[in-house]
Amino acid sequence: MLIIGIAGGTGCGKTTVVNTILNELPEGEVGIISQDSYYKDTSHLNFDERVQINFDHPRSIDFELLMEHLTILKTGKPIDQPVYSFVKHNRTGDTIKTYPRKVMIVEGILILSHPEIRDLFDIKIFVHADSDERLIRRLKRDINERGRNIDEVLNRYQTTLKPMHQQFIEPMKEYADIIIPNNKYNTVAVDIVRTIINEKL
Ligand SMILES: Nc1ncnc2c1ncn2[C@@H]1O[C@H](COP(=O)(O)OP(=O)(O)O)[C@@H](O)[C@H]1O
Ligand SMILES: Nc1ccn([C@@H]2O[C@H](COP(=O)(O)O)[C@@H](O)[C@H]2O)c(=O)n1
Repeated sequence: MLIIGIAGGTGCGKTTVVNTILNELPEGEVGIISQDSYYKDTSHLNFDERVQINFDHPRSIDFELLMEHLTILKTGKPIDQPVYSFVKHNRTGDTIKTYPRKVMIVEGILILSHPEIRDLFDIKIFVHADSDERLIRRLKRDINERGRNIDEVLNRYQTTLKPMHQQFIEPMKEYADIIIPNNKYNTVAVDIVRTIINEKL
């Protein structure tokens, strides 16, 4: 199994890059694990308490479960990937049966910040977009798709997202094998990654 880790700040285009890579590959050959599925279960908190969580700090992620799941997939067994709701700020209670594939892509803002998980990746990719570009994309996406308003997004950006990005995400570029510049759609880089994957299939 080839495991590819794709990191980068919020709005840099990780999900879009992954979907573009998958578009022209045979269906079912590549598996996806999203770090967002591994936000910790916060059922013990009420909604107002959940809103206060710093979702850009590594402690918000259940890395133990992610590590356990990746280890199980490497042994050839399926896992039950939790489903996360950005609207409820919590897991939904549902899971998606995720089967091991020849190539597994793990994507998320903080996946390169955890040394043991980082070591599991055969290829480490960092997607870069400038912070103003990422903020514009984040504003549009969170308002259109994640039920947020402009004040919420900007307040989270200033109080937690920006400092956490500088502390935990940007320094991870150092560990990347490939850095994809993604201020504009980067079809060349996506084609290169797809070629690497195709060789493995
Ligand atoms: N290269 C790009 N140029 C312009 N918009 C982009 C680009 N890549 C992604 N987007 C848009 O930005 C938003 C965030 O992209 P997404 O892939 O969800 O980022 P991430 O998964 O890194 O948070 C989406 O609305 C997406 O359509
Ligand atoms: N309940 C939550 C959980 C996370 N976030 C934000 O999501 C971002 C990570 O996801 P991307 O798809 O953008 O990589 C992260 O920056 C968190 O602030 C949230 O808004 N609500």
